[in-house]
Amino acid sequence: TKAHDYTKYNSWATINDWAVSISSANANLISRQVIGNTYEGRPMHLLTVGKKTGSAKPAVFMDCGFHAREWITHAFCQWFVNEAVSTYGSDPEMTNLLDRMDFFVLPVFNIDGYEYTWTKDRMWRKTRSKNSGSSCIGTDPNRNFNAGWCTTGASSNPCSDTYCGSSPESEIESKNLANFIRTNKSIIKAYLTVHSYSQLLLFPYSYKYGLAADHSELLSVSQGAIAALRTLYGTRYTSGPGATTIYPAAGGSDDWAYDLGVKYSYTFELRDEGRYGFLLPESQIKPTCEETMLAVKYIASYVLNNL
Ligand SMILES: NCCCCC[C@@H](C[SeH])C(=O)O
Ligand SMILES: [Zn+2]
Ligand SMILES: [Zn+2]
Repeated sequence: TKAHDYTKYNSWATINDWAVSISSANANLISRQVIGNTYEGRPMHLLTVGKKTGSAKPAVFMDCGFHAREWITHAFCQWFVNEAVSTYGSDPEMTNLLDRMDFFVLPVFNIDGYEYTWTKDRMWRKTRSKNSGSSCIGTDPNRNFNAGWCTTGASSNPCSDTYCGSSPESEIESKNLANFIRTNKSIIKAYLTVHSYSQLLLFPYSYKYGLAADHSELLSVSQGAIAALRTLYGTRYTSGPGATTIYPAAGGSDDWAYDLGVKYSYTFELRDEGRYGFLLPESQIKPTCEETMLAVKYIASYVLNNL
């Protein structure tokens, strides 16, 4: 497999090897577990990043690669893990975060779809599961969670790119993630799901126009996060509830996590605003990841200070 490079888009085989090597090279800060397999049988590796204290710490759960074509997101999760272990001990904020919290990082949620974008169709979005009664493949995993499931901004047509699936958590990938979060919900204080593109920081709800109970707090934290992001290169983000800030969309993992009780639940839409879209050039991986680090650290620090 090709050598891993944080400033390039890496294939799943390379990411998989990277996960093994970075966790064994930083055994004091990273542990690795499989939370289940994908439809095509690939193991979903979850990295737990944080100082090992032997006791459960409050945690942030972050996933990347929900949608296969959103390659900058896979790159960000890899960047985050490396930045965390590389700046532990030197960056006071990151050191504090890793001493007192854990980050559950799922670098690639939709592995089957990601592989498919490398081999067959760069613009693929969905999972790669077979839909009974249809020749069309895949479900949109971000319409597949039990949160207003399939009521708005989703399609019940298996051939649609926003197909909600045959039922909530019909996708094994969704089931694996939901099971992990349900099992660990007492320690998971924040859920971050990283998508692209549009430069947005979204929070519940997307399945209805009604404001979340924690709307004002979620809004103010998001405003602080995008202000922090903007300090590096001036990149402008917009934040707000999904339904009014992007579009109504039911079945999202963020809405589901929020209704489960994970208060700080956010969806990132990374660079850009459409010039390159999903085909963001590799030259933008570093700046995109560096600025996004600031937003993620802002949110995590806020959560830690408001436990
Ligand atoms: N839970 C819905 C959050 C808003 C929509 C996010 C975008 C990411 Se590509 C989508 O899933 O269409
Ligand atoms: Zn997406
Ligand atoms: Zn998107």
